[in-house]
Amino acid sequence: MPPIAISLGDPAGIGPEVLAKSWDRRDELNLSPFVGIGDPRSITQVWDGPLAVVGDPREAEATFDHALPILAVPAAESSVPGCPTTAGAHCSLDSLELAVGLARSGSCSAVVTGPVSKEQLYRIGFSHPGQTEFVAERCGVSTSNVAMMLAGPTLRTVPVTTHLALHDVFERLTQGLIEARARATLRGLQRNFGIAEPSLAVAALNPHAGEGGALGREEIEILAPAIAALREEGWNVTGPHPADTMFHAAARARYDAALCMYHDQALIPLKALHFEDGVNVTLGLPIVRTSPDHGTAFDIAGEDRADPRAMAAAIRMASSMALARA
Ligand SMILES: NC(=O)C1=CN([C@@H]2O[C@H](COP(=O)(O)OP(=O)(O)OC[C@H]3O[C@@H](n4cnc5c(N)ncnc54)[C@H](O)[C@@H]3O)[C@@H](O)[C@H]2O)C=CC1
Ligand SMILES: NCC(=O)COP(=O)(O)O
Repeated sequence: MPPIAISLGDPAGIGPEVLAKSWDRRDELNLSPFVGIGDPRSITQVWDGPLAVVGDPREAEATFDHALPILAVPAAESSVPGCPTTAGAHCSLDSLELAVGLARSGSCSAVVTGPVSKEQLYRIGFSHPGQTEFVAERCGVSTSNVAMMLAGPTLRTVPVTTHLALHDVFERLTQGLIEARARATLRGLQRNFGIAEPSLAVAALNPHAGEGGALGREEIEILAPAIAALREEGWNVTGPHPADTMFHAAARARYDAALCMYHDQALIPLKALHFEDGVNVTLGLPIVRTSPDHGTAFDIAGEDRADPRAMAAAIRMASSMALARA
């Protein structure tokens, strides 16, 4: 299997450090060969291990045992850990673009994306809400037909709406979008997680699932019809469930994934339970794409405090999904 392409993310964030630490612990963490894509200087600033700049992913496998292979995407100027710049944002975007291209061409078996700063990307004109939508577009898939799943050992969640202001959620939330995300999630559970008959629990938008319409009508007018349509197609879908009682241990045992209505509804429970090893995986793509659940952590970049376990979990998940597709 070709190596996994790992874009470093923002060079001033902790992406380079968690990548290097994952390579350091590659045997202990059971990681298959990977190649970093980004500015080599962002790694040497925070790590003094052996680095091998390669010209092609094929060289990475031979190098991997004794040095961390990297395909160089130099930033216009060297970054300082913890100090994001527009040059760094351009570098993170170019690295992402190259990593996706390598996976699409088959030169790499999967993409793991390091954390980018959306704020910095938006500043340089990035018009996608996040990397999920960018990768979907590069793969020719409608952004409605992919699902951003956050996966940990005891919980998987999917937000229907992703990166947008909370006050825009109500307008964006439609029966069609809920159904599309649900289908992408259910098919992804079958294809990528080997669950033949997946069960999906749909979270309500309003407190107490709207109290029969007194606290909001979305459950009656949008969610219930979406759930009914999905059940008619034969899917095991339940809800809308009051979101506050969906995530305790006994409730989590009743479903394979929770479909949530907005970003924080999905990510708060996941990060509360599994911040250390949570993986963000995009379902519905022709390629495999995963990412650690955390962000750039500019506040600790360059301090040797970044925990590589979520990156390692993202690499392991990408590798097992790519192997299943090979
Ligand atoms: N996959 C991606 O590209 C993601 C990118 N982001 C971006 O990251 C930026 C910062 O977002 P925040 O909300 O501050 O989240 P964050 O995850 O970067 O940081 C939150 C807190 O967790 C700590 N932390 C994060 N990862 C850690 C690790 N591996 N080891 C030890 N401590 C860790 C940080 O030091 C900070 O105190 C934003 O611009 C956002 O767009 C956020 C989430 C995912
Ligand atoms: N909060 C999740 C996140 O920011 C990751 O999004 P994406 O860049 O992978 O779309």
